[in-house]
Amino acid sequence: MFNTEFLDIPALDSANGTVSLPGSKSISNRVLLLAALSQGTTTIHDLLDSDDTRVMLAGLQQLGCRITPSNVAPGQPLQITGIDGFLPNNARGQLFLGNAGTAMRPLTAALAVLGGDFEMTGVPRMYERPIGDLVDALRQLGCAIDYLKDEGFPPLKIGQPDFSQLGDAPIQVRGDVSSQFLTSLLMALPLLATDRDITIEVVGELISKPYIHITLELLARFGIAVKNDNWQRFVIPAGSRYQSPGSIHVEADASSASYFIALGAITADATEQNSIKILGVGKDSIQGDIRFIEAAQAMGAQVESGPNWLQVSRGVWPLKAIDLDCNHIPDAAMTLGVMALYANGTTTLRNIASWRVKETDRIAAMAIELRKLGATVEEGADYIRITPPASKQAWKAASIHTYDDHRVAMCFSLAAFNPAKLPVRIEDPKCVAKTFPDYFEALFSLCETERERIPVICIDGPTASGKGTIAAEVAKALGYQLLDSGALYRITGLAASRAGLALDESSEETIAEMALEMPVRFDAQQRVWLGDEDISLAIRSEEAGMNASRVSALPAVRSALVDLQLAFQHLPGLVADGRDMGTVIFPHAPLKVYLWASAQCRAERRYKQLISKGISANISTLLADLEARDARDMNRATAPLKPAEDSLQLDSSQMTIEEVVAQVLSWWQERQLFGRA
Ligand SMILES: O=C(O)C1=C[C@@H](OP(=O)(O)O)[C@@H](O)[C@H](O)C1
Ligand SMILES: C=C(OP(=O)(O)O)C(=O)O
Repeated sequence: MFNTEFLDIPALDSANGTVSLPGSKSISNRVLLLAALSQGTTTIHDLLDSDDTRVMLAGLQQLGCRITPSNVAPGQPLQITGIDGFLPNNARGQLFLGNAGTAMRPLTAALAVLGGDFEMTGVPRMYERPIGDLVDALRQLGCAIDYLKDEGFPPLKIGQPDFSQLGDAPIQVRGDVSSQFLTSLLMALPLLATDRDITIEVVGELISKPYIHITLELLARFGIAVKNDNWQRFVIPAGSRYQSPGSIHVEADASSASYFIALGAITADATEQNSIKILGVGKDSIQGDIRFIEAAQAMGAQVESGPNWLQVSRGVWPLKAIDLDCNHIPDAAMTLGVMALYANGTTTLRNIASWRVKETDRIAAMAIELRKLGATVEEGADYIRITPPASKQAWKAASIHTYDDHRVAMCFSLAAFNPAKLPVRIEDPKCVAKTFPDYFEALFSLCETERERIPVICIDGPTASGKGTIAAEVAKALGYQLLDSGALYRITGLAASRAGLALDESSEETIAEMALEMPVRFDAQQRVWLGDEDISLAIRSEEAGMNASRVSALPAVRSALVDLQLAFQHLPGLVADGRDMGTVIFPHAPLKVYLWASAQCRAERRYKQLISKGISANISTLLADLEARDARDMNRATAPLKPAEDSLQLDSSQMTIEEVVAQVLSWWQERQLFGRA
């Protein structure tokens, strides 16, 4: 996940490849709750691991459900033993449900029916998302629910219900603000339908209907056969009792698929090399958002589908503008808003009033952010109309505010395909954690752009200038890759000697080939990884130093390491630390910093560092060593240490690490186009 203040996405050219999507949020949270209410143990495969499912899991644990492992582990199923319709005696407390509508609403209904003593809390935005229609319906039954803050909104207090007045009259619920209220009743009321039918009646219009279909499908899997009378009346039969299906599999998220379907539709001309295969969800999905495919096809996408897969490529270009009622695909429809930027006219998305009460006011947010990119946007109470920038020149480099809304962050990343080849800044990219924590990693793994557009920040300087620390901090702040070029010979020496190769001419070609393939990674803690192994210490040994100098004498290895260094330049950008990054390896880097400090100051820093590690040291020896090393580095024949002509020099002698990092980041910001007229 990109845990940075913002993420700058360079202009992208094309996309190709296969993506396996994480599990559906709507299915995951329903299955979790249903398994928790059931008799028996349910093994859940491919459960989504995201903010929304974590709050649900934590809530269920608080209620006393046995869950193993206690958190979702990649590739491992999760097991829940249900409470079989009864809360343990001591179940009470405060449940924090973040901004997860699929946790807040269904858990409120289930706990209000089960009875207890609970406070349902969440993030501030949750306290602006309506729940009044659900509370009204539950109160008809005899549930005890109080508002702790504003009438009609969480936080809520749930107490002991009184079902003594419960008759046969249908429970009425409004469905025009959120379908989640009806879903919540459908999942909670089987608990009451032990000896009588329970009927739920929808008053007025029902929005987001396909989500009710998901609910009914999953209820059936857990043994509850609800009678659906034209989406207006739902009868839960007497004798209902939740029964675990034993094992259940969560489909990939069809709303998350929308970004990759759109990606397939807008990437360069359809060829073998330009198409996106999406794994985990296919046309026969139970999720309503799968019908996003039809909207994408109407705009021009070519879509093929099989069991649990989709393959998408560009069909018509520019895309065709559409005028569509999006009530059935409220979440995925936001993606159409960004696809509209690539259409040949004005696109209108209608019947989306519910956008205003989701993670943010999504109609307002989309309008503001699309305008920043140069589009003309008209918004109404329940629609949005988008006309793309009039020409290539009319596109603007925008910093997209994301309003803590995962979908704003995800759909606007697709604006990086703009014809003006401008980068896009996504503010607060970690908000995608609500449903798709690794969204940007997945996106970058498929996308390509010209090498020159992937920014490189070079930080060169003499030994002990602090460039390793600064480079790591700058990379962390920007979410960029990190290259510690100085370590590469040591890593090569280590890998070659481990492979049993002679470190001389006889193995030169083999070592060179191996060097190019080494799975090396440098992390923000300045650790060095070879595959899954932390080799930070191993490469600092005396022997590793000697091996490094032996492999560095082999010309084929030197040249392979140049290629390896260049290969570190991938999306979204790179911070490269070394001695010849700006002068030799990345001569076209848009920012080159030459970081130095007086020899005296560097000797003192190193002295303090060694002493703090309990290693004895002598300042004057350290100083003499540093000066000798400087002289060698500056006078060597190949790639001597010197500031690149176009570098900015920074004397850090009197500066703290934070000040140096801030200076480099501020130089970087000055070079960006975002928000400029
Ligand atoms: O039931 C569900 O899983 C959902 C229903 C929809 O909400 P509304 O019914 O409020 O439109 C959707 O937007 C939300 O992301 C998930
Ligand atoms: C509206 C959404 O979420 P929630 O489940 O919180 O309603 C969404 O994921 O787009």
